[in-house]
Amino acid sequence: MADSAQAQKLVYLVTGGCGFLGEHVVRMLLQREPRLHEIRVFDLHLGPWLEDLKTGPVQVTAIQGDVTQAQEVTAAVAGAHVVIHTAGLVDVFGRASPKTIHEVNVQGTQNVIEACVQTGTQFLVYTSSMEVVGPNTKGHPFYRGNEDTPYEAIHKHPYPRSKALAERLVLEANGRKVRGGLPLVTCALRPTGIYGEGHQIMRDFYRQGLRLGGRLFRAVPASVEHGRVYVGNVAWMHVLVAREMKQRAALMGGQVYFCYDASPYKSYEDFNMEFLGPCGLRLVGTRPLLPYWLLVLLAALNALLQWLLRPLLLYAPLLNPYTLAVANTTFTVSTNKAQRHFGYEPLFSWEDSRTRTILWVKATEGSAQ
Ligand SMILES: NC(=O)C1=CN([C@@H]2O[C@H](COP(=O)(O)OP(=O)(O)OC[C@H]3O[C@@H](n4cnc5c(N)ncnc54)[C@H](O)[C@@H]3O)[C@@H](O)[C@H]2O)C=CC1
Ligand SMILES: CC(C)CCC[C@@H](C)[C@H]1CC[C@H]2[C@@H]3[C@H](O)CC4=CC(=O)CC[C@]4(C)[C@H]3CC[C@]12C
Repeated sequence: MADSAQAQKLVYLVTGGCGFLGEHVVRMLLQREPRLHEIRVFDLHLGPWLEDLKTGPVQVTAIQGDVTQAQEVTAAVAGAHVVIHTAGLVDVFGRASPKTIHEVNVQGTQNVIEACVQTGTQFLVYTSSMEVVGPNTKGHPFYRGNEDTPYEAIHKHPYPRSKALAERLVLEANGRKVRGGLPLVTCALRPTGIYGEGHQIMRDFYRQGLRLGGRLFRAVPASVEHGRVYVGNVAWMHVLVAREMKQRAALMGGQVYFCYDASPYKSYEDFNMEFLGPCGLRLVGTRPLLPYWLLVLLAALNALLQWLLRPLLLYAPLLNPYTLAVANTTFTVSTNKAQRHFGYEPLFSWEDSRTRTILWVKATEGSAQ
């Protein structure tokens, strides 16, 4: 859709642009994409912070909309050069029904693809997830794997299943002719567990630690490594892919890339302590305080309670059989595919990522010190 005269004045659409990752993508585009003319921020719930962005040189268009509504998506996509599709229902706790997760994550993605085809938008970047690969519920470790590492992916849970289906739709759409006859170019980015400013689960752990008198109790063995990546670097990868995929369509089209940076390999809890420790919390125990069989039992009990209470109230604790399995299975990536294909280098060092996250945690509400 963009001819060479227009190429210097780009219109981007970010779906889910008011979410944790989406907000970082929007801000990163404004800082690091000099050819940006307009950025459309499409979300079910618009954030008030968007107003502050409207005073700058780039036109910021806020669109309150729902990806499950095809007409709303098509109207938002029309005239955009690039779509960065981060919108999704991130739920591994049973808050939403499997049907709703499917509608938002799979049908919503199909709507985005069809909108690109109908309106002539040629470039689509999809935020997938490491969960498309694993960890699987059999507990098989994925140790420093890359995009080509064989692994038995099992998608029984609605969230990873929906992400896997959506990713497949995006990759299969690569090469489809969009309005005007040009081929659609698609890529999928697979972040591991994202952390950084705005990370709701980190905030929840912090608050829980404060309630427990500045302590958290170890539940996962320190030897289980869990892949994590800083939100600023994930956002930067999205911006770079979107920028480079036009020049390198033959190489990048239809490809998947894990999101990675220099964040250390640690267990989920030990990694969180990199931020929560300096905010005054302490992780009690060098080994899990409760035996694994008891955690399995508690997780199953939580699942049963969720099912029994569903007609009355929503009971959705962090611990359930799925989250226990994910947290207890090593899943780490080690790859340089993004560097080889489009020159990605993390924008934020581990020290920067850590400092920024600590400052954010401290600012969320007074530190425990
Ligand atoms: N948080 C994480 O650790 C990881 C997240 N991801 C993926 O990254 C993407 C963003 O995730 P987060 O920022 O963490 O989640 P988030 O929940 O903070 O952001 C998702 C955004 O999508 C919007 N949204 C949800 N349903 C919508 C609908 N029907 N129509 C329009 N907008 C809708 C929400 O309002 C929200 O602003 C998701 O696709 C998720 O699957 C992938 C790997 C790890
Ligand atoms: C008390 C329990 C034993 C520990 C609970 C921790 C869990 C809540 C989290 C452990 C691993 C997280 C997931 C992982 O980082 C991969 C993810 C990728 C996504 O695409 C979405 C989020 C998540 C599923 C993430 C969710 C929280 C954990 C299960």
